[in-house]
Amino acid sequence: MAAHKAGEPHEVDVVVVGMGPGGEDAAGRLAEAGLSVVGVEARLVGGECPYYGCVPTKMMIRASDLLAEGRRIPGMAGDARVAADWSQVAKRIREEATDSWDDRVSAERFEDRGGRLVRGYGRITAPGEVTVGDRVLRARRGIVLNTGTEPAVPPIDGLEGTPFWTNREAVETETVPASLVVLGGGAIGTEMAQAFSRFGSRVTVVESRDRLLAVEEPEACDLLREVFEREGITVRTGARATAVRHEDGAFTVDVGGEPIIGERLLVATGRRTRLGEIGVGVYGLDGDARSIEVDERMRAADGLWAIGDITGKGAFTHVSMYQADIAVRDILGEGGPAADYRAVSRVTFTDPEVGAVGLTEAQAREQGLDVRTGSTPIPESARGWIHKAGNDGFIKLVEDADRGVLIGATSAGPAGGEVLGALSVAVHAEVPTERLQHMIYAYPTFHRAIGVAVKNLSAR
Ligand SMILES: Cc1cc2nc3c(=O)[nH]c(=O)nc-3n(C[C@H](O)[C@H](O)[C@H](O)COP(=O)(O)OP(=O)(O)OC[C@H]3O[C@@H](n4cnc5c(N)ncnc54)[C@H](O)[C@@H]3O)c2cc1C
Ligand SMILES: NC(=O)c1ccc[n+]([C@@H]2O[C@H](COP(=O)([O-])OP(=O)(O)OC[C@H]3O[C@@H](n4cnc5c(N)ncnc54)[C@H](O)[C@@H]3O)[C@@H](O)[C@H]2O)c1
Repeated sequence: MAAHKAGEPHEVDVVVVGMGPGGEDAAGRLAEAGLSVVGVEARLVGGECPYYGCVPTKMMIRASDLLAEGRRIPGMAGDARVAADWSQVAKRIREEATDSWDDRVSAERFEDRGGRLVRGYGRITAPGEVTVGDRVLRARRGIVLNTGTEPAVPPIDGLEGTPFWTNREAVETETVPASLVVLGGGAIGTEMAQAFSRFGSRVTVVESRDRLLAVEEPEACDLLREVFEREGITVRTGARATAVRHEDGAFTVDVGGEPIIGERLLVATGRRTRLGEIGVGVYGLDGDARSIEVDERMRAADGLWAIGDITGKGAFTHVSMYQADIAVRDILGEGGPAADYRAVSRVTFTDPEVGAVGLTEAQAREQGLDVRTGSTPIPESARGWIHKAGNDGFIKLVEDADRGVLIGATSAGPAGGEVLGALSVAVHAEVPTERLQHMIYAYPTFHRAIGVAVKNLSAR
């Protein structure tokens, strides 16, 4: 690509603003297809997932699950003395996952695919125009936005200016705090709470809604609470923090007039976008909105595509990648299937893992559907009974009774996220429940419980 002078517009086919998982993939594929592509990235090529999200947190969870399994040995397989050492986790995150938060390898990989990386914060300054510092980029075919989210920090009295953690500092920590207050019992809060607790931290989770993981089936939320409390994690639901103080190396969080003290405070209360700052108003879009509305081809406006967390269709890496594929096909005029969100699957990697796909029972009923549900506890399955220690879980199915197909399912348990695979296929492909009932499920697997849940389908 020819060099150009600062300030002078530089014309290319596509400018991708934000190189999260979807943006990186889309930019690379468009470049490989022969288009001239500039990727603009303010922080790290690859986005939140590899550096502060999915990958390092799953390394934390893998380690904390190993500890939990070790502690399950007595009574099942002999004796075990488990001594946790966080330094091994921190080292693995630093060296194997994040290269000490250095994205050179990803940046080079993108340039090897034919793209050009411009580092800096991109803003849309006119239709088809992105400005990064003093560089002006013009996109002939259009702009792809993949600017993702950042931690949202609630306006709690005294919180600002204290050294609280978000997911980013928690992932970077070299030590485990003696005690940890986790604000927010969603996906980040629950995964991190259990991981740090299993490494010896005294953890309290403060969640303003009535349940942990409140977007999922209530049975999953209740199960997680039960397991957390059994493991010694304090769970405060329906609880709001009204003030925070940081004194003498400790946080005091006022919750309903009661002080909760922690060496560290993790704020995991959701995410925010910065659509106004990015300049979506240039296209007549609402800069104050939480997400950008896109059609089934990821088009937000003429010549503007949006993918990933900013579309509000599920803040998951697999959604970002799925949407990237659709946007790339649209830009290249390749056709193919449009976006379909009936079977968005998600897994919270707590132990038990909580996997879910499609609608919850409540969501299905809100849509006025004639619903049948069926469930079965994992400990009552042959495999669950054999597994014994750590066998908490259940399968719950949500059927559209009129059509006789599953429209939602939850799989909580050991390997709950893997068992979800079969349920995702059933929801995605609309496999009739009649056929699921007469399927041969291998004995004794965890997924065999799906067959029992199907047989238990009944209207309530
Ligand atoms: C702790 C944690 C754990 C998670 N675990 C999982 C998991 O297990 N599985 C899963 O599927 N998902 C998980 N997620 C969610 C997942 O990380 C995101 O959904 C995923 O990263 C996709 O986001 P995205 O494509 O929208 O972009 P992001 O990953 O958010 O990346 C956006 C990029 O855009 C850049 N950017 C923003 N604005 C600009 C601008 N104006 N100019 C230039 N660059 C800009 C940012 O620097 C960033 O690099 C987790 C998230 C967190 C925080
Ligand atoms: N395994 C995974 O796939 C995974 C893991 C982590 C994160 N993620 C993604 O990242 C997103 C963000 O995660 P998150 O946990 O920050 O958000 P979240 O929306 O999942 O959960 C935030 C929780 O904080 C609560 N909350 C909000 N304000 C509060 C306050 N002032 N006090 C107490 N509680 C408060 C909310 O009620 C909610 O339950 C997730 O929604 C998910 O899409 C995915």
